[in-house]
Amino acid sequence: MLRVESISYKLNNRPLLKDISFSIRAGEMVALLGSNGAGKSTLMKVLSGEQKPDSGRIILHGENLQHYKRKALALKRAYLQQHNPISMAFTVKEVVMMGRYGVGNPSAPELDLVALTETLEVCGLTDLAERSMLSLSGGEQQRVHLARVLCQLWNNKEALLLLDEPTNNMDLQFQHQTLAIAAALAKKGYMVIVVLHEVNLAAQYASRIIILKDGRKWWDGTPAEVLTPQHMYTAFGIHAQAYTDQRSLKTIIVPQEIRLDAGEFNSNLSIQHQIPHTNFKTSSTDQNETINLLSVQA
Ligand SMILES: Nc1ncnc2c1ncn2[C@@H]1O[C@H](COP(=O)(O)OP(=O)(O)OP(=O)(O)O)[C@@H](O)[C@H]1O
Repeated sequence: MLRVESISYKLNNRPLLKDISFSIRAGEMVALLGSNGAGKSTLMKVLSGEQKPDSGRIILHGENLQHYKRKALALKRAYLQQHNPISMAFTVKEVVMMGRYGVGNPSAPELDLVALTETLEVCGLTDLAERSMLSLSGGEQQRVHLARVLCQLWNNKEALLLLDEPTNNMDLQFQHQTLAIAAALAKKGYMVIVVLHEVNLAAQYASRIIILKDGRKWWDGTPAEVLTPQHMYTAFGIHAQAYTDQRSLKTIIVPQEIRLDAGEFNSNLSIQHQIPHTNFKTSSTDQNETINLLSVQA
């Protein structure tokens, strides 16, 4: 169980997290939503122990996070950060194996190999195992980092898995696969907190949604309770409709299209549309035609 008790955190005297409390039980997958700058990554850093809260406590399995020894914490909590740059030519399997550093049992290295093989397979990376990280696409690299944190917590049920925007750069199939993996781990007993921007992915896979706004927790409940048109407007400033999918009974949010009035733009907004040279004779105005974007859009 994870208990977050009245966490507040300031940076350079600016409050980034304000009095946040919630609990998560084994088997729950919680999606953390909120607008850019709402404090989601900051909360993840505090939950991971990377940042120390100014006040409040985080209790993981009955013990204050700050009292954990490094190895004990690594066995109970893994954190996929939002940005994971790698500039050296490590292979995929080397990066995934990094997840085992500090948690493996030196007298049973074969278990690390089992963890590696299984996580590569779960994340669809077996065929890429020998490839250099530098040769992978952004989405493939993101999958490798996901595999690294899964490898760290491999077979460690009830551990806390913190995923900050794990679907970044991924195509539609892998976005769903990643969240399906996270949901399956939750079903096995892991506690999962995942930062997402796509509210419909959150509705499909999370059992619970927390929305942050200005560093505060505003709503916490099931997707149907939290994803309402009013909340979408307050949290994101968008007008939206909420539906229930009749087959899955999941909530679906359909944002209203934002239509910008062309008249609001500066009328100088135009593009130089270069017509390719041909062997045909063209007039000078044809070759360098100015198309006003606004007249095209209006
Ligand atoms: N190192 C820092 N120095 C100054 N301000 C920071 C720093 N880190 C975060 N902030 C500020 O704290 C606020 C919360 O940032 P945070 O990264 O937690 O937001 P977020 O909800 O994760 O946003 P996003 O959806 O854009 O990733 C933002 O206003 C951000 O500019």
